[in-house]
Amino acid sequence: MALPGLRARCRTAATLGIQCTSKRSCIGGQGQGQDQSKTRPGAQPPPGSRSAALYVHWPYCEKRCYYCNFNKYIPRRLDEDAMRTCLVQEATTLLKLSGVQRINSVFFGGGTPSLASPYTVASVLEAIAQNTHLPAKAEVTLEANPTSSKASRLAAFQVAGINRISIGIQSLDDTELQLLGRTHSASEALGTLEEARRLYPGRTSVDLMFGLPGQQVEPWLGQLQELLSRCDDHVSLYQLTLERGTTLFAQVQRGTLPSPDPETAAQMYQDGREVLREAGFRQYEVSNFARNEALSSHNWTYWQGGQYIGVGPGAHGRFVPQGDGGSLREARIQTLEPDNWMKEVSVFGHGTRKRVPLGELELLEEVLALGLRTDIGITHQHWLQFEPHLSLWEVFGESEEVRELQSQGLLLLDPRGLRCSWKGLAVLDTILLRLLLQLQNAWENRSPPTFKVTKSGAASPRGDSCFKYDLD
Ligand SMILES: C[S@@+](CC[C@H](N)C(=O)[O-])C[C@H]1O[C@@H](n2cnc3c(N)ncnc32)[C@H](O)[C@@H]1O
Ligand SMILES: C[S@@+](CC[C@H](N)C(=O)[O-])C[C@H]1O[C@@H](n2cnc3c(N)ncnc32)[C@H](O)[C@@H]1O
Ligand code: SF4
Repeated sequence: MALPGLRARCRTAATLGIQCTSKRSCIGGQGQGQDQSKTRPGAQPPPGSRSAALYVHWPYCEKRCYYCNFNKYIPRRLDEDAMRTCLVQEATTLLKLSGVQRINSVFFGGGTPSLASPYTVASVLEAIAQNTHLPAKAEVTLEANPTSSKASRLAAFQVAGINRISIGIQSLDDTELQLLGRTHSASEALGTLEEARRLYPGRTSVDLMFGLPGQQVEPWLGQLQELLSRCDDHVSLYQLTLERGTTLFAQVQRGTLPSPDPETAAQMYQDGREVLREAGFRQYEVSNFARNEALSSHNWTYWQGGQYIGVGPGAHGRFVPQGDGGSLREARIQTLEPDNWMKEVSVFGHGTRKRVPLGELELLEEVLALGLRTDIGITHQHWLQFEPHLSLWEVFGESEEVRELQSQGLLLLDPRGLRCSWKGLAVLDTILLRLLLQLQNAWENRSPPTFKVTKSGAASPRGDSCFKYDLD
């Protein structure tokens, strides 16, 4: 599936419509059969179930960071009232269309959603609660940039209904922050982190980047150690992807900055995950680490192939439009540009630009590619919810490839299910490529072939975000 205006370098990730990279990703959570009311991630419902997660995209930023090509705009004049009205309207329309009866988590991402007013956040949450069941304990995350999240605002967001904060720290080195084009210093970032922890104890996450041009392993590990002495229970490590069309990309192309060294980045990742493990963090996903069970249930829904509704410019969704009589899950993307999106929402009640019904094989590819990003992988029970007629054993049990990966200590297929080992998680790209081909073969060879084989091909989970948009 190719989405308009969005060139994803990772086909499976493009199909998924979510950021999918081996050393950088956005999603998380775990735990078969746990109590959802505690908002801890639990077993996921089948493809067309009556519950979903909901993502809200706030498309504006103060300034363009030099590395970023997510869907974001620097507004000359921002009409927040109009934006709020449209977000509320689109959330209402899509919730009705989806027919979901319960929203288990909400995520305000961007862009810089901490630039939105708490009133806007509260209005969207109210619209969700009016149209479906939003449990009081549902995880409700807001991404916050250090400069736009003063203590008073963080408190106001809490009153508005936010109960989890994800802070884009990116680096604790001021020179690196300048290189990235960030508007904050390391000490401002730590100040925001301190405030966030005070207000959202156990529910504050930080993003730290690695693999920057010229960055060395030891100083970066020093940053990570410092962050660990200050942070809460959730850390995301994102390897820099040089995105075409960004300032950083141009600087590296021109030779004014050195190209990031992949070996150095790989070493940082290995050492970083070791340091986090020693500090009591569980690596529950390729890029995500949590202790005290502070896994992100919203992102876990993505990785478990759950339904999600995307609201706002450029938001991605995956749900069955049951309200329309639909029975197939659709990959959806909303119109990217905020003014155009607002016009469409005003006329049609939503700004859905692209709808692609997902075939059975495509859905299974997603379940495989996303599930393997997590430490628990894909349980047999989970797989059967999506494909009752072709078990994991049938797909992978006789595979030479799988046997080889198992003997290399990279993969496990056992009575629990299919998952990467600790060692394997670091090389998911290569593993996944082989497993996807295996799945496609097994699918083609099952009988009778009453389905259309979808586009096939190599898929790599690494390095790219499919929530990102090429600028050129
Ligand atoms: C990179 S992740 C960071 C998550 C963070 N580390 C955490 O634990 O909460 C979040 C970003 O992914 C993108 N994103 C997530 N879900 C999305 C969706 N459904 N549609 C479009 N973009 C999405 C947004 O750009 C958002 O800012
Ligand atoms: C899209 S941003 C939105 C959140 C917020 N505006 C911020 O800047 O922190 C979410 C996360 O994506 C990560 N990210 C964005 N562009 C990236 C890139 N080119 N390579 C690696 N990570 C990236 C950053 O770590 C950032 O915290
Ligand atoms: S990294 Fe965050 S603040 Fe920077 S441009 Fe991207 S979305 Fe905006």
